[in-house]
Amino acid sequence: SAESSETLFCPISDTVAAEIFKKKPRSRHHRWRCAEVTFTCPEEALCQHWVSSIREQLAAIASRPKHLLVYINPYSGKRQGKRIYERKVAPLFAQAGVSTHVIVTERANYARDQLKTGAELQKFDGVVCVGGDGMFSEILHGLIWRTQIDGGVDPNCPEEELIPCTLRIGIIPAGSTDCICFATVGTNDPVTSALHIIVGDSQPMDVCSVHHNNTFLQYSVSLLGYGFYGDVLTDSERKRWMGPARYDLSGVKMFLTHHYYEGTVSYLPAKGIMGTPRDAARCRSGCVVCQHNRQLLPEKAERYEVDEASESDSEWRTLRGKFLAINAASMSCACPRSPKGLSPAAHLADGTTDLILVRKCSRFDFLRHLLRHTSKDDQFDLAFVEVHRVRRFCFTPRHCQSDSDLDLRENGKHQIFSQICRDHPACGCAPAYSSWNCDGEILNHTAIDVRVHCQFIQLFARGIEEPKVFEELPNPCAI
Ligand SMILES: CCCCCCCCCCCCC/C=C/[C@@H](O)[C@H](COP(=O)(O)O)NC(=O)CCCCCCCCCCCCCCC
Ligand SMILES: Nc1ncnc2c1ncn2[C@@H]1O[C@H](COP(=O)(O)OP(=O)(O)O)[C@@H](O)[C@H]1O
Ligand SMILES: [Ca+2]
Repeated sequence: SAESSETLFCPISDTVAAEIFKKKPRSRHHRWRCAEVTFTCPEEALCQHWVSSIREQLAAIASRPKHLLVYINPYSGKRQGKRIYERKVAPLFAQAGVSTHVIVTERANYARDQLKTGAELQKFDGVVCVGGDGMFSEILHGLIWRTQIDGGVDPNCPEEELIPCTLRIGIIPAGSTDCICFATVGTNDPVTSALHIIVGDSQPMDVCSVHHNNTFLQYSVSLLGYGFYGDVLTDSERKRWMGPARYDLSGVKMFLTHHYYEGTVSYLPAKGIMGTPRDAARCRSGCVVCQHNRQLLPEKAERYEVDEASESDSEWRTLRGKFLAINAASMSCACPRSPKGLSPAAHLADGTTDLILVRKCSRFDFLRHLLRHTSKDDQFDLAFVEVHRVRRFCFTPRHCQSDSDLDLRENGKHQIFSQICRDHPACGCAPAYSSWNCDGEILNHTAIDVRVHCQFIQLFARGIEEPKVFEELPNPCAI
């Protein structure tokens, strides 16, 4: 017969798929799936015309990536990264006509080092990371470093204005927490993330730079945590063989250990912005709070620097005390363990971070605080918890007297001593220091200075979408 048909690639959401196929909508929000829609027409020539013009239209969408550099960490999470990529993601990229250069990492920091110096980045439209938050952190550091070097900026100098990265980063979740993926997409699902990459979504994101004594240490996009989350991470690194469950075991252990740490936190409140950490509203796709607060930043400072004038000494506030946890959440940090996250009202791209201080309290009260991360109750509505939306903060542990003291601690006796105390809480002497958990990496300094760089990077994501009701469904062909 002259009748002809061709299958076209069309990513759609679960709800839209349900509408097309008249299936019951699935309860798993935010997951996207591929659907095939077959059009038939009486003439083969007309069919070919349809196909070629649709392909032309798709190719003309500049935001869709055509060449991607893919890094796979084969040891992330349950060690399924390679399998997940080959089975679920690569066939979609092939179907959508996206070409890839795939690299399986051979050691820690392999991807970071290659991006810093080796990789020919100009031929790619984005970098995809298959792994967890630690793997994302490698890609982030490699790309930011490379952008500064290519632009003639010294990435080590804290006073230099950094150049924002233009290459987008895609995350295929295959790690243990995958909080950056969950908080930007709403689910940890490799197929959904692959489809967001294919359709060329963009989500700007804040990045914190962490310095110690004017020396650059690390960047962070999700959690910077001292005390509880630092100790959980340190303890869990020794249990990496357990996979993602290591965090639960170390979480229970550190909860029972109940260490508190003395120190001073100074912070620069974010003034004149829209939104507070106690808002009921959430950062969602096309967030107006992020757009508004971005526009507040002075023009001279471009996208990434805060007005130096607003950083006058009088604006800084200082708090001293004994803390179970000091957490800075630059985004909600939502993840399957806590679907609303450490700071449910934090924004992905508003140029601020939520500084959460949990002061010394009883185990029972700390458990109440932790449990509220998993329920509707407000985890900040407790007398020993405070939260501030800030642009910059510094932390100094109480016992940190000098650099030489710190170096001794980090290299020598103190570290061994504090390790013994960590391992034998029964000896009764609590360690004076915790470590910073920086997006799942342990920082090797405790006294730090943190600044937020507004909308410094772009992800292949669109933020979490509000669940759509059927009346509001868009025309599936227009997606
Ligand atoms: C009692 C239940 C309490 C649940 C509290 C859950 C709060 C979870 C907030 C998690 C924020 C995660 C922020 C992201 C961190 C990641 O960058 C980072 C690296 O991820 P990667 O391995 O994929 O590379 N991940 C982490 O640092 C893991 C943090 C996980 C913390 C789990 C804490 C579990 C606490 C359990 C306490 C149980 C007390 C029970 C007492 C009987
Ligand atoms: N080939 C490799 N071998 C060992 N470690 C690696 C390799 N590639 C990356 N890493 C490191 O593994 C660590 C954990 O990676 P990540 O993807 O975050 O997994 P997880 O979510 O399970 O922690 C990161 O610090 C990363 O630098
Ligand atoms: Ca933010």
